[in-house]
Amino acid sequence: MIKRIGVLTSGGDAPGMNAAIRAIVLTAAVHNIDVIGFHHGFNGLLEQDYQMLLPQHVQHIIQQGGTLLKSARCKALHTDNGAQQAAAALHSLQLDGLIVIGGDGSFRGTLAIAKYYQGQLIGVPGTIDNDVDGTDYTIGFATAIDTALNAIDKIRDTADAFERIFLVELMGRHSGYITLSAGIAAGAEQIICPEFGTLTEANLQTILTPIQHAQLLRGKSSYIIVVAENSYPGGTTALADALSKALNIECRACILGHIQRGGSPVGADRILATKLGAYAVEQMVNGANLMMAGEVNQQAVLYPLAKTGDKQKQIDPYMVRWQQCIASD
Ligand SMILES: Nc1ncnc2c1ncn2[C@@H]1O[C@H](COP(=O)(O)OP(=O)(O)O)[C@@H](O)[C@H]1O
Ligand SMILES: O=P(O)(O)OC[C@H]1O[C@](O)(COP(=O)(O)O)[C@@H](O)[C@@H]1O
Repeated sequence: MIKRIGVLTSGGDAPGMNAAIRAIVLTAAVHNIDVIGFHHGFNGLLEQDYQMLLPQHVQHIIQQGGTLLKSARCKALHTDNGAQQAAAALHSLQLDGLIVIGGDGSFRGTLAIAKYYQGQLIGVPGTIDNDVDGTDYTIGFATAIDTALNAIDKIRDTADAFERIFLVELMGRHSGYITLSAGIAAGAEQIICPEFGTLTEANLQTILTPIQHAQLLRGKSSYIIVVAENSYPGGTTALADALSKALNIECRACILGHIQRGGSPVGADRILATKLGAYAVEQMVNGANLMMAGEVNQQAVLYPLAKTGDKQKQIDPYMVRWQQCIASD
């Protein structure tokens, strides 16, 4: 019988985390479950920094970006001592379970706590990177794509006006999901992401050839290359400099950065967050433990937390082929 649970948001914040918190609190209320919200990710758990979350606290937050509980990374949890301390806090607050909204890193942290905690642990996937196995989409990804698109469309206007080459850097530490999706939707001429192989000065020609080909075909015109972060030694500005030198044309870099994490969640993220937040509570009531509440083919599903970071999720190979064979001309 579950009477009291905790919730926290951890890792990179993502639009829709508030919608997930709201769904968790509202669903828990129906089951007469009290909810405690920990502040600043796992840090709030270690420091016992928390607040009671009642339905009135989550009113009108569905449309808000960020997270009302704040998010953070927590170094201490990487130690065994930190995991023990987190489990002890959950026991001392008499929590029957904890719901962690975050990415695969946060789920690894959750599993570390599981070694010392007797209650139930459930994950809800929230990260703009969409790099979590076991769910088609993570909360925040759809909004991040729209935010990136909005910016790239504006860059296209100025790139067209000056007939310039622009490199737009998008987020995604280990995954090209944001870059491939936003690049396709923006009609970018080239897309560079980790899944396409390592790019260095030595194989720069792979980028130069399609640019030179396009120049022959269309003459001087705007050309947008969407680049995932960490794709080139020295970063996207260094890549723009290298291209400028090789082509003898000024290439401009635009680093979109954290703007991709902010803003009001789009409808798809609000719906996904509401569904997964509610499902997480219901499945916890049904006895689920060490599982992530994900969505596959529009169906809410449980997936083992231990497998969420296996990096089996591939970016769409069909769109990769299409981009590489057709769109770059
Ligand atoms: N291997 C691990 N062991 C214990 N805790 C971890 C581990 N990996 C990540 N965490 C915890 O989860 C937090 C968030 O992880 P991170 O990878 O930064 O973000 P995300 O959850 O979005 O992938 C980390 O700051 C840390 O507290
Ligand atoms: O905000 P920080 O600490 O600079 O982290 C930036 C990273 O966080 C993200 O925005 C989200 O990553 P996580 O969800 O895995 O934390 C990445 O795309 C980016 O590389």
